[in-house]
Amino acid sequence: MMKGVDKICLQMIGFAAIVVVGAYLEITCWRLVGERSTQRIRTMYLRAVLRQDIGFFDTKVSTSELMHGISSDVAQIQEVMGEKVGFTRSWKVSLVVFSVTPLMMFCGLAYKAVYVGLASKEEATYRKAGSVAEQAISSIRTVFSFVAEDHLGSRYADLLSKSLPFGIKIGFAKGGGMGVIYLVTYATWALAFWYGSLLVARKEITGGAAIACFFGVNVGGRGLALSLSYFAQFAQGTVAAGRVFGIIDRVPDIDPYNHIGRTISSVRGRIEFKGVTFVYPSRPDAVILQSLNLVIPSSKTTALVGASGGGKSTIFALIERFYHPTKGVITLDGHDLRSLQVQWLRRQIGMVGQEPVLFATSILENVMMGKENATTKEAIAACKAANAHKFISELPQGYETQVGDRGTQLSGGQKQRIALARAMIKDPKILLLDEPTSALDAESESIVQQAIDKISAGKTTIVIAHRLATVKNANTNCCS
Ligand SMILES: Nc1ncnc2c1ncn2[C@@H]1O[C@H](COP(=O)(O)OP(=O)(O)OP(=O)(O)O)[C@@H](O)[C@H]1O
Repeated sequence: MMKGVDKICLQMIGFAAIVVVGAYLEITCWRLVGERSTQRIRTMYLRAVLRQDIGFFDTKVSTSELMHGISSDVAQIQEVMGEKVGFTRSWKVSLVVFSVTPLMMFCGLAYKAVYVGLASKEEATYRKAGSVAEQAISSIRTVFSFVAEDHLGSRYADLLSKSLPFGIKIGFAKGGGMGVIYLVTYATWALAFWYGSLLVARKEITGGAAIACFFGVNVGGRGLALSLSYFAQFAQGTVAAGRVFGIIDRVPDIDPYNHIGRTISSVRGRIEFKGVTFVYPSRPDAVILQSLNLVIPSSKTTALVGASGGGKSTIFALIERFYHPTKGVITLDGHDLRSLQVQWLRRQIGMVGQEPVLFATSILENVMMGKENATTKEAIAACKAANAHKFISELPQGYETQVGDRGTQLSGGQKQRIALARAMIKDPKILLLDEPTSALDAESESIVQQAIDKISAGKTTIVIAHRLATVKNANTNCCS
């Protein structure tokens, strides 16, 4: 007998060695799959977000929800995509083996259903609270100057407290789930003992075979029980994946990735609004433009003047095809904007806003961002055109100077000239200037104005202006 035992023990050691290698390979491979897939999902997600139309950002989601998607949601998908997926295979095999499986399945699915419902509600409240925190942190100067710290702090706490009841319910559900796991485990053992003893009493099997069977059922039962505990994570992963792929699969109305539209080989730059009526998708009741007819002649400067909120910036948004007119047509050189390729159209347009938005990187990179595959030479030429080269060269690190988060390390006039250079680097046919000097003092205003006069020569330029200095240089003035 001892010889037999020795042999079996040696075999077991051999199996153990194989299992170690097998488990190592299995877990490593599944981890790799998880890591690579999440990287791909994150990239797809960001691309999909950047593809969406402005209406989507107005109405459907907030920045913090999108940030949550790319960080936490994808992390949750990764959590269940690794070795736990591998586990489901043996779990499926186990399904066939055990008679109690239907009962376990039912418990597991019921647990999953309860958990998904609660987890998604909890998530939603967390996201709302997170968005308050993010807004507060990203606009910290405004928060401080309005002494709004306490107000925002208590709003965050209020929203967070709404998730508490869901958290408690999830605790109960988890507790219940674990209870079911133990119940199922012990019930399986009892079943194995009872059935094994019955067979031994009937002399159908030997005691040894009954013990072997018991071990089999025990090990398998544990596996199944463990799988039940994974249900919660699978459930969370399913909720997160639903949200992430909802964004990835969304095809926007105005799709920059759609290359079907036409392009014009030589743009003259005449823009015409024919009976354009427009309402923002987020505010369907407020008519912003009503049957607007407007001709912007090519290669000239046109000033748009009017009351605040009159719809001047909206005209720019429509020219850039951030939105489509609700009624009427906008044409470029006689072609309906809707028939043109979105990215091609936007490449023809250089836009500078009231507050220059710079990215937290070097001056050079900020300028080069204006054009795909731009060279350093082109960037310097654009800076010279925008009267920015001199001040950049005088900085200790020149073009490599970091502008800081949102350009905080530069003056308003300097930022605006960099923004002008960024708009100029693609040599646009159309220039849209939304009160580019309104936030500047008199001295910076005159430097930026000189740069604008220089770069707008020969281009279709539309400038939104309040100040006379800007308007008097225009060839055409339109009042709203
Ligand atoms: N994304 C948006 N969603 C909903 N309504 C908007 C949106 N953007 C602007 N509006 C509304 O559209 C109207 C016109 O705004 P717009 O920015 O075009 O005016 P404006 O003439 O450029 O004003 P200002 O001179 O103050 O910059 C305003 O009532 C504004 O509240």
